[in-house]
Amino acid sequence: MSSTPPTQTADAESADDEPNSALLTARRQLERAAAHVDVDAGVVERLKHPTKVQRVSVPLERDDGSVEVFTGYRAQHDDVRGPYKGGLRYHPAVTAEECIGLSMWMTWKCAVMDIPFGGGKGGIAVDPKSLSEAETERLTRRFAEEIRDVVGPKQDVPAPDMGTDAQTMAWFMDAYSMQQGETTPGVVTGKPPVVGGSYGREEAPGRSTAIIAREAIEYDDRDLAETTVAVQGFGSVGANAARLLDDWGATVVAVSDVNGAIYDPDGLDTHAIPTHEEEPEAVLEHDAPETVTNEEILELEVDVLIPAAVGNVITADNADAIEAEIVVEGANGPTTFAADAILEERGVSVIPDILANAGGVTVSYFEWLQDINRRQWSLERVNEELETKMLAAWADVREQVEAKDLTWRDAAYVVALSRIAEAKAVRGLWP
Ligand SMILES: NC(=O)C1=CN([C@@H]2O[C@H](COP(=O)(O)OP(=O)(O)OC[C@H]3O[C@@H](n4cnc5c(N)ncnc54)[C@H](OP(=O)(O)O)[C@@H]3O)[C@@H](O)[C@H]2O)C=CC1
Ligand SMILES: O=C(O)CCC(=O)C(=O)O
Repeated sequence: MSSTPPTQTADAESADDEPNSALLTARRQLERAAAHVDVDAGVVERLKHPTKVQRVSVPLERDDGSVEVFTGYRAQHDDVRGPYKGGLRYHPAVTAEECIGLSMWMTWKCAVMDIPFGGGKGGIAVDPKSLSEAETERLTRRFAEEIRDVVGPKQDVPAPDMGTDAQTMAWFMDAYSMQQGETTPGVVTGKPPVVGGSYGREEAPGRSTAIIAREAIEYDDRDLAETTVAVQGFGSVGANAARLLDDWGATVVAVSDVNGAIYDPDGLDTHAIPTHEEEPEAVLEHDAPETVTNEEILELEVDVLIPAAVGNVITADNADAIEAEIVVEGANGPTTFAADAILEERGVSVIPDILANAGGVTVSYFEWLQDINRRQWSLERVNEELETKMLAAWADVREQVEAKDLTWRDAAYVVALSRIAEAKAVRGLWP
């Protein structure tokens, strides 16, 4: 079943000074950035809306024999540059509107990285921690069956996001392949390497966040060895970013999971703290001089803040209290539109999600190439090519920052929008 996007958003947008849904934030960011690009107003209008949103019921037989029905979504925003691409999120707060906003960010992210994909995002409104492994497998297989008509290696290629992982992708790929009658590894990325996954995909969004943080620190004429960092969220993105920055000489003073943060002004041993994958909700069990809340970690006196958990954590209410001079967005949409303006006014550099965490989708692209060619790249090659792509994207965005005196977010949007508008013009797609 295909559903139209929610219509209440326009009213909510005008009534709300601080939009805090991914969709409203994404639309406002687009409007603001479009003023700096020579792009047809009709194209901008079109880009405020998704091409299609799939809403499906996903029945699950629980281990006790009872049946529960969950709701799943797949939002497809724009595919002018290639198949829709983006993660699947399992989280209780997943909605159609959130998936649309996140799919818009995927369109820009793929364009900033100059990889041949458009933007998609989906998920199921479910608390993954409330499911047994067998239940998660059954739910994932049924979801794959429900959305199989709209996904495929040339159509729409899902990947992991919050609450999903390589195993989820393996089940999804298997369910799709069984119905397809042939093994189709390219239908999803982020799989285990043994079934066509790419080495380095799991660490990639954290790796790119660390690479971009390193570049931003250098751009600010700072020494990484004298830089303090706080990271909210210790999962796929946060833990990998924290560990790499720690390895490269930065002092990671605080990290958090859903229950709160640990803080050591002398620096934490990030490799000794269990990640979400190694053991969820275990950060506070690690010995550290102080614990602080997930709100307080954002306001610590550090040089670099990396929000790498959920969205909308930096808002008009706390933007004035952010002490960091550089914010690198590991999560998608951690900064609201109003908070962005306050941080800009205060001279805080906010390096946007669509650049910083784009290593995930970039290595997903490498994985898709490997699947099509039935080849496997070494971890060294993946990391080298990722480094090259990240530095190229960083340089493209930096050029716009310097040429037009833009914020990092506006500059990243300018790079993305220019590429998307050019593709639309050349293809003759209207709008
Ligand atoms: N995975 C990917 O490929 C990519 C993910 N992202 C984005 O990065 C962000 C994190 O995703 P990912 O690392 O995959 O997720 P994971 O599920 O791997 O980890 C999430 C982490 O955040 C913690 N957390 C959950 N809720 C909260 C909360 N309300 N406050 C503070 N911490 C919280 C979790 O704690 P606990 O362990 O206790 O559950 C866990 O440590 C999301 O915004 C996602 O969209 C962006 C690009 C790629
Ligand atoms: O790897 C991908 O395709 C997408 C990852 C993702 O969902 C994201 O970057 O937000």
